[in-house]
Amino acid sequence: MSTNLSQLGNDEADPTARLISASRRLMSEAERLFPLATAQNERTLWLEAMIDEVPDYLYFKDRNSRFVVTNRAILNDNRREGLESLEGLSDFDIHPEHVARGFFKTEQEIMRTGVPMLDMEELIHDARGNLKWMLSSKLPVRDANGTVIGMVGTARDITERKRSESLHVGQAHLLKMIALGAPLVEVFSSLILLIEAHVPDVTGSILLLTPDGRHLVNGAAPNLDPAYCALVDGIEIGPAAGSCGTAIWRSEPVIVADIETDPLWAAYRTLAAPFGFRACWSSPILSYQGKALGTFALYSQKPGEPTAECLKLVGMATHIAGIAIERKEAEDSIQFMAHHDTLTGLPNRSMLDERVASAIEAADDGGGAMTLAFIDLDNFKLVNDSLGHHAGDELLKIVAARMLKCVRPSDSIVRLGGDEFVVLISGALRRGETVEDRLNAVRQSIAEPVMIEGRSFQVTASMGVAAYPEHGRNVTELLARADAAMYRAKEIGRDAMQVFTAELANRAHEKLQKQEELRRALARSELFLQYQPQMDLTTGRIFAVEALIRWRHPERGLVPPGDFIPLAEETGLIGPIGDWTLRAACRQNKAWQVSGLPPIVVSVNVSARQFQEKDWVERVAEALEESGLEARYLELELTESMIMEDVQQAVETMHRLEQLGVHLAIDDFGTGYSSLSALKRFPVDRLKIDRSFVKDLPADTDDAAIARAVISLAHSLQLRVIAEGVETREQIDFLRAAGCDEIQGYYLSRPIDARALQAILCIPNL
Ligand SMILES: Nc1nc2c(ncn2[C@@H]2O[C@@H]3COP(=O)(O)O[C@H]4[C@@H](O)[C@H](n5cnc6c(=O)[nH]c(N)nc65)O[C@@H]4COP(=O)(O)O[C@H]3[C@H]2O)c(=O)[nH]1
Repeated sequence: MSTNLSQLGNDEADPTARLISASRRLMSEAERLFPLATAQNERTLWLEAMIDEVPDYLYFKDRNSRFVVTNRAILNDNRREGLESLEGLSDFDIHPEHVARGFFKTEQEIMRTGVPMLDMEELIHDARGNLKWMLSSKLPVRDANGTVIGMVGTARDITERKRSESLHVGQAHLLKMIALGAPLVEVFSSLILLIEAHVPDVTGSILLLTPDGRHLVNGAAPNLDPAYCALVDGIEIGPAAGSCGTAIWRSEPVIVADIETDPLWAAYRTLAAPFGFRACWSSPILSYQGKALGTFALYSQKPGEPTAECLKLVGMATHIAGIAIERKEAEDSIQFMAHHDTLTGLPNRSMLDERVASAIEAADDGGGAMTLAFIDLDNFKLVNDSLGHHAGDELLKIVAARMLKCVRPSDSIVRLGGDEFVVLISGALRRGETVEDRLNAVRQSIAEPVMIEGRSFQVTASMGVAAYPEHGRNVTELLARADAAMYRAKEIGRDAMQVFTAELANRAHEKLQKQEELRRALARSELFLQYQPQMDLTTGRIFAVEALIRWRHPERGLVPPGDFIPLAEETGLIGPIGDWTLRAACRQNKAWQVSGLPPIVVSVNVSARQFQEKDWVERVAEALEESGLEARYLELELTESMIMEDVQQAVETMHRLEQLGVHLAIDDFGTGYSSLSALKRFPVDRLKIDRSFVKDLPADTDDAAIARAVISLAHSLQLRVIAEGVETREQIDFLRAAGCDEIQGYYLSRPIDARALQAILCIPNL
């Protein structure tokens, strides 16, 4: 056709009119070119032209599945050399036999049954040997009588779509593997196989950067020769270290099109040559934050560069590999954190069970023994309180590192929490060495002076030891016994090692029994309060009483608080017991007031554990409200040591109690280590001079000096002072002369029941 279509209808403005006019002219041109064509011929010609332009396969086959008519698309893809047409041929002439047989069977079935086959996905090899996915439809064709005379078929090449689908499925599968925590090597291998399936003639490899950031080690390479993998394993990265070593060094892809000539491969050429590699395209695998993690490389036996499509796939592969590595690293660090103490890096309690179990197994197998030592640092609190938590943490880290140096790899040091550690000694001992030697070495290493913030400290350790199998058969038993022995070491003066003994076992048993009895004592109302009066030395008036708890034990008789309060504190029973005491004391004081006695203050002892409980202030408020006692008639006795455990927290609690309106006193003053500056911050009303300083007054000059100092200190801070344990007239005279405000002691009265006290309160002045 020589007519220039663009010139047609230039003079007509309307595009539709232009189009119609152009079509007419085209038709007349066609008529001019094919003057002899009949209407039917024209139709055939146009139809042929049309089906040849369709990119899909279109064909008609006869009843024997032989091609009768085919379009250009199918002919082009299946034409063998010298073949001009497919007419008369069957699939057996153009496809491998098994494929052709499959087609034949299906087509014969369609023509036999008359049921069409629509949108079937078929995998074929075209004449050039390319694998293709086709979306195929085959329909029976009938003659005028309705007899099936053949079939028409269409097939569309969906290879690209299938490829991207399989890539998506592959990616989803990989992400699932990563999410489910599949081993890295499995994820990497699947990733490489996926890429290899989409990029012809390449072999993939993943190398990982070592923690020192200087070497690459094998990650996975399912189709690479293991001998080659062994050669590259551990190669040093650098500015000219092959494709991978350079890619990670530069943190950017390195495309080496020809290994034989590229200078980056100068040192490695001979390494790759025996395996026939000519090209290697490597990309760094980076973390989300851009940290280098490893490399993804494709090797080819032919020199050349990757296609854009291939580079896209490599980009996807490095991304997925990065996710997999990061996820694994995160999982590893979670695992580590779950089983290790973050401060010292030592295994934690959850690892102890595991380690003890395997040590027991080893001991059983080898007929050996295993020893577990429980360690508690003696004066850790002092460092923590005086220098702060940061110094305390530093100390724990130093101590942990020192302990580690004293033990062998077969032993373990575990941090249970706070300043508590466990040493597990297992495995054979050196000739002449005993377990005791090794444990003593651990204790000595702890006791070495420690320098923190320019100051030198010394911490000692109390150690309790239990051995397998003599003292326990599992971790719970061994730990409980080592703990009991450690308590004994503390009792006998700290800085000591105590091995578990039968006597300790009895003690532990007794303790357990006592604990159970105490639990029941509260429920069975075996606890009661006695009250000891306190007198104002100036007026001689009984202005307050101290409530003191007693236990009327059904067999043991009257048990003093010193015999059960420490146990209650240790076991947590002090919570309910303390609550009971507080409520009973408030109720009793209110009852005295209601009975018409002059109002007095009731003083209640508070234990450290109670004081540290979060809702303690609320519980005090509840006790007051429940009893109807005004807050100013309640005093709480705190000890110096409980305040000093966490001064800031204590001061806060004290202020909240002060706001309630209750009075606060410091009990046993002088026995603790309150600093004067700290004391100034406490919102307390009075100090109680400890009984131990009063006992030998006035004869003991030291005690006399201490008593005078406490009185004068209290007064200078505008606090009142009470002396407890006053038994003699001489003591009273001394205290009065020294300016002491108040006294409490046997001289005045022993602790007595509420009823007996009522009688004393009735006496106007003593
Ligand atoms: N030698 C001598 N002793 C005297 C004299 N006057 C009083 N005492 C005794 O000294 C102790 C004073 O109580 P504390 O220092 O608060 O010391 C108390 C207190 O720390 C604790 N405690 C007593 N009751 C309770 C309570 O309800 N809760 C708590 N948490 N601790 C309590 O038990 C400790 C001992 O209490 P108790 O055995 O009742 O001993 C009482 C009392 O009987 C005296 O002139 N000479």
